[in-house]
Amino acid sequence: MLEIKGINSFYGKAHVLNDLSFDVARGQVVALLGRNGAGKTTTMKSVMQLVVPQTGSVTFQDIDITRMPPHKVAKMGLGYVPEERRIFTDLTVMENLEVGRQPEREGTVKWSEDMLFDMFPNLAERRTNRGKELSGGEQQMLTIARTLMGNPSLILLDEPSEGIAPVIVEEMARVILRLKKDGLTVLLSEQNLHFAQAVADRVVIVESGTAKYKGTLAELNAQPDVRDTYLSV
Ligand SMILES: Nc1ncnc2c1ncn2[C@@H]1O[C@H](COP(=O)(O)OP(=O)(O)OP(=O)(O)O)[C@@H](O)[C@H]1O
Repeated sequence: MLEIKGINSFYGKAHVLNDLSFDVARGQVVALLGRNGAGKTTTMKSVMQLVVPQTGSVTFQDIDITRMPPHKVAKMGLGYVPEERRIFTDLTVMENLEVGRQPEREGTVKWSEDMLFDMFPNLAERRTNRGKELSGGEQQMLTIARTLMGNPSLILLDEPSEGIAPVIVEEMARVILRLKKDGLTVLLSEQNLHFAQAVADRVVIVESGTAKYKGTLAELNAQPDVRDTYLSV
């Protein structure tokens, strides 16, 4: 569904992604793992064309999206949830969801507020509260819910478990598994191997902007040396 082939991305002269390649198959949850600064966020931004790769290509549903403007990439069905939460703090939960609404897309789940409130019961209870009245975890959930209002077929989640309470981390894992069940494809980035183990089908370990390891979680678990080399466990 998503193919990243040999991309090289830069910030000015800093060469951050180095011939990075990996695929995400439809319906899978793929976790990008790697230490701080490995290049996970830059990979997500390069998929969305917020950082434009200088060479290499990004293909989504057999269409080359490299150098496409980011708003067009989003319209093709890629929903991006950045690490920093992006909600409108002065708008209510309902209003935040309304802002994310996009037309229905063929072959993807059409999300309604009711479906989202069923998935995020905490938000249901707080539907008339303003964004700034929510906890960090609730704001994170609202960012995801608002992205789902755009009816994406693939969702990119940058460090969804970062900075939220352990009980909300469990909730987040449940949400990701539910999205997978509903047919969404998920690419997430994580430093937390335990979280990835709870949700991912496959992992791609990124180090210095290169994919050093690709495989299933079972394969990774059978190779503790790989884990120890590239991840802080
Ligand atoms: N806007 C920027 N300008 C210059 N360098 C940047 C910029 N953003 C990131 N970098 C550098 O690019 C490298 C990769 O950063 P990136 O944020 O993609 O890593 P990451 O794996 O997502 O790590 P983190 O967990 O810290 O988000 C790092 O060395 C970082 O310092």
